[in-house]
Amino acid sequence: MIDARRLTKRYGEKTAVDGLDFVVRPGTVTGFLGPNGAGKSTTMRMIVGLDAPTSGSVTVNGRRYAGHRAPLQEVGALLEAKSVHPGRTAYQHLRALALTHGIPRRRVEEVIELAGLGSVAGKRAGSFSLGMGQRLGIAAALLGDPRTVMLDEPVNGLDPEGVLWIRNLLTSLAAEGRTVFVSSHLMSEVALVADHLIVVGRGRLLADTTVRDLVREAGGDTVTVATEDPARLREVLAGPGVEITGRVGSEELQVTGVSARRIGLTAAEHGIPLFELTTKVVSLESAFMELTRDAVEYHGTTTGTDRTGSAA
Ligand SMILES: Nc1ncnc2c1ncn2[C@@H]1O[C@H](COP(=O)(O)OP(=O)(O)OP(=O)(O)O)[C@@H](O)[C@H]1O
Repeated sequence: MIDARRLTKRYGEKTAVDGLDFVVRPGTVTGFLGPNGAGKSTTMRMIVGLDAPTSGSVTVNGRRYAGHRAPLQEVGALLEAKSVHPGRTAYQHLRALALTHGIPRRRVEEVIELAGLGSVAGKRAGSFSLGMGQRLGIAAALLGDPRTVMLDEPVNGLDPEGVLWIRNLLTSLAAEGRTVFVSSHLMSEVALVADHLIVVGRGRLLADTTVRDLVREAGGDTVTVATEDPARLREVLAGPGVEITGRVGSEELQVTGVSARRIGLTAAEHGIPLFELTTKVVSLESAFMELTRDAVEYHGTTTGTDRTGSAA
């Protein structure tokens, strides 16, 4: 479990992390989301003691990282720009790490297999592609068989097979009861693997929620239904949590709060003919963009203007 309390980091005038309070629980994958510069990497560096908080605190399983006797067995982390000696082979790199932490050779071989590095373990890390480098970083993170696994943008540079591998890996680590904390600036990536989300922008907490709740808050899935008798269909579908809109004189209605299946069944029960029944799944990406809109540090110039009408 990771527990951040009023966690704050300032670099001179710049507040990179601004009073973050959150808990990352075991047995589930927690996504750490935020636009570029939101403070994700700084937070993760503080979790593993690579940066000291200006104020506030963060603990892993009840202690500061440095307070653990065998930190590598407690938290395995893949942080951006992890340095690997380019002249060492993948095996030598992992073996050296293992030796300094009292981890047996057998475990080195296990993580090499786990990370799919078997065929390149004898190659110099300097010749590795970005994707291979990521796999090596993940192998190193898992070396100590840690209870908490923390990965900063792990799918960076991975091909589709690698992305799938990461997804399965994270899910199975969580299923084993570990705490899994994974950052990304892409909602679409995180939504596929995370159950829980911590969203930050400009160093502040914007949301601490589940993927399911975020979808619901974003308005849930909308069903478009066309019928011969929209007035009657409105009547029979009405109920708590149900929202129905439609233009006067149009056969088409937009319904939220009821599934397409339920709409079809209810219409059939009342003998109301339907011409169309389509679910439009809410885009998590747009829910995320809406949430972080005011917190984006670097707007692209090609996106034109934002909603307030000022130049982006
Ligand atoms: N060592 C540093 N000195 C000064 N400013 C820093 C330092 N490290 C980070 N920052 C600033 O703090 C803010 C947060 O940076 P951070 O790298 O933590 O964000 P991030 O969410 O990980 O972004 P990204 O997705 O781009 O990696 C940024 O504005 C960054 O420029």
